[in-house]
Amino acid sequence: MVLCPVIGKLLHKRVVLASASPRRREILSNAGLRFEVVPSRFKETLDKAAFATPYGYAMETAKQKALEVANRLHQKDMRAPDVVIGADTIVTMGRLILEKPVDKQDAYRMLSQLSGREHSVFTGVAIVQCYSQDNQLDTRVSEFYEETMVKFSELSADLLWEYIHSGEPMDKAGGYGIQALGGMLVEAVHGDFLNVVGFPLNRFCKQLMQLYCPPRPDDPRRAEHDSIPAVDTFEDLSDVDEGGPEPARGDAGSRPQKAEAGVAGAAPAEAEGNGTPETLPPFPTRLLKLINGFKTSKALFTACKLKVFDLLKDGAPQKAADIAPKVDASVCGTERLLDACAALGLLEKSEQGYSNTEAADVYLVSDGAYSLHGYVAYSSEVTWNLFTHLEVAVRDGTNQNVSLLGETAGDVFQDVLYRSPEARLQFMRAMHGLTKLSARHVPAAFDLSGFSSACDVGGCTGALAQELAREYPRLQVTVFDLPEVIELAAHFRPAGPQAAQIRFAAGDFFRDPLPPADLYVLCQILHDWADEKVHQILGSIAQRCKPGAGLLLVEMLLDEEKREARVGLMQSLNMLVQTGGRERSPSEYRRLLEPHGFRQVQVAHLRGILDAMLATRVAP
Ligand SMILES: Cc1cn([C@H]2C[C@H](O)[C@@H](COP(=O)(O)OP(=O)(O)OP(=O)(O)O)O2)c(=O)[nH]c1=O
Repeated sequence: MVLCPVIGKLLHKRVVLASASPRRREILSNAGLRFEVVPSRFKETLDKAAFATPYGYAMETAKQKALEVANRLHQKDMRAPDVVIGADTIVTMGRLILEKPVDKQDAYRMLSQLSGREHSVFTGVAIVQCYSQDNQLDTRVSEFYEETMVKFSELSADLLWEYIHSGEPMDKAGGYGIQALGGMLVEAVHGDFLNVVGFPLNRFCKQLMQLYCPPRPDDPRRAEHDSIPAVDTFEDLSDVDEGGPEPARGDAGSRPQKAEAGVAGAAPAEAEGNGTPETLPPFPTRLLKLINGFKTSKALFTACKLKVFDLLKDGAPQKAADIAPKVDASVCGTERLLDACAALGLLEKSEQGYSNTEAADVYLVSDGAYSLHGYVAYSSEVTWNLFTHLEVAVRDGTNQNVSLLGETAGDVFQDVLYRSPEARLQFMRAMHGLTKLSARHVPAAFDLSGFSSACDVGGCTGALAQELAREYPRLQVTVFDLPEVIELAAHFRPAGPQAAQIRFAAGDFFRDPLPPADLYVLCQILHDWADEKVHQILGSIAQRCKPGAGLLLVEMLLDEEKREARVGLMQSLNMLVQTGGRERSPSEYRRLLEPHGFRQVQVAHLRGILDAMLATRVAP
């Protein structure tokens, strides 16, 4: 008997598990799947640094494991199996990716790094559908990943060695098995437990449903579930918060699958019951979601603009008729907006009325410590407008500030973003909220304790400087930015103990000498500019640097093939339309850094939306 109906659909197919993992075999056979096991011979030696995200690495390894088996079986029998499943599990902490330990010392090193801390376990899964024709193998790959957060207790060296001597760690990613003795090391698990053990069964079944049982247009169940296309809820966004899973920024799991999006290569869907193939394109749920995404954004922007979330903060639920006059809006319009916000997970709706979700209380009220209200306002009033001119930007390859100004901007910052104190403050609020949230993992991405002074070039409100000062109490940080920015930065200055470590200095990094420091920081600066200006900025930093000085770049890093980093790729379009700059991959940054003597580049893929690179200035 199988609980998941889609598993039944596979019963008459030849399914191969391309894995030697006894845990994966057990999980899948417990689920009622019938399959053969053919361990993959693919060597897990892909260059991790070439991947923008750890899960990108895990998915690619899973795919290569499965393809190796599909090709081998096809060559052997001239007939490939119908489906090959590959998986790869990794443990990550900050920029570290931990696989299976090579020996006991290695296991000890891994486990002591995990002790007392939270880490992520990613399993990448590839489902390879095989089609043989004229002795040629054709494959369609569907990939996804799942993340589970695991927190270890503080573990003594004695305990770790006792555990290692049990032999359990050696064939397991991160050097532990949560399902056996290793369970004793674990304080908390957030997410799918089986994902840690090596196979995310729940997500796998959902993926199979999409591949083998897409809802048919005349399916009555569709009216119930799909009449409103699925949309990202705000709960997904709030996962950026500590403790939640990483936001799906490069979610190849949600990369449109050929078969699902119904855009190209739609696979024949199988009719219920008689097993006869029927040529029906799958229902394009994700495509509809993309088409309608702008409505979601604008509903959120409007609710923020009307200060709905401020009104509902910490209060009792209110009905639409009570809210409407307070936000100066019609009752019928307000009711629809509130219902839409509830469906998006921004509000709770009950008999008593509407109230804020926890995420709305934290991020959408205008005065919270982690408020994104300024970022929402900027997105609604500036970015939204610019994106309506995306087509021209793409055709011409230029920013579209002319649409805001009525004339071409000479300098995007001076002429557009800082054109008035109000515009400047709006931009600074947006950047402050976003940087405060996303830069929190940056200071610990590398060991910066050897530096005593830092200069955050274009450091704006000092949001990253605050994080650096918090992590390194001996570090003195200078925030260097234009005089008109420094003037307004007082609105955002820290009051806490770090305040004494931070000073603000006014100047233009294109014209004025930079303050001295042994670590220079560029947080979301280089992405504003085309290569020529980037060389100018790096050149003036290099001039100030002695050999051994550091350069910390904080940016959204794209994957080298520019296929996976969905948020970064969207942001790169944003840079085109707003400034004419671009997002880049680690090797593109390396190529820009090297001529200025910045070498020994380390890359850290971080949780949240920003990543980091640390380079060292070498002697010319
Ligand atoms: C973290 C963790 C991992 N693991 C296992 C799952 C995987 O089998 C292994 C990670 O190594 P993988 O390389 O993903 O898999 P594998 O070498 O076992 O099998 P194959 O490459 O042939 O598919 O670690 C546990 O069993 N328990 C745990 O708690």
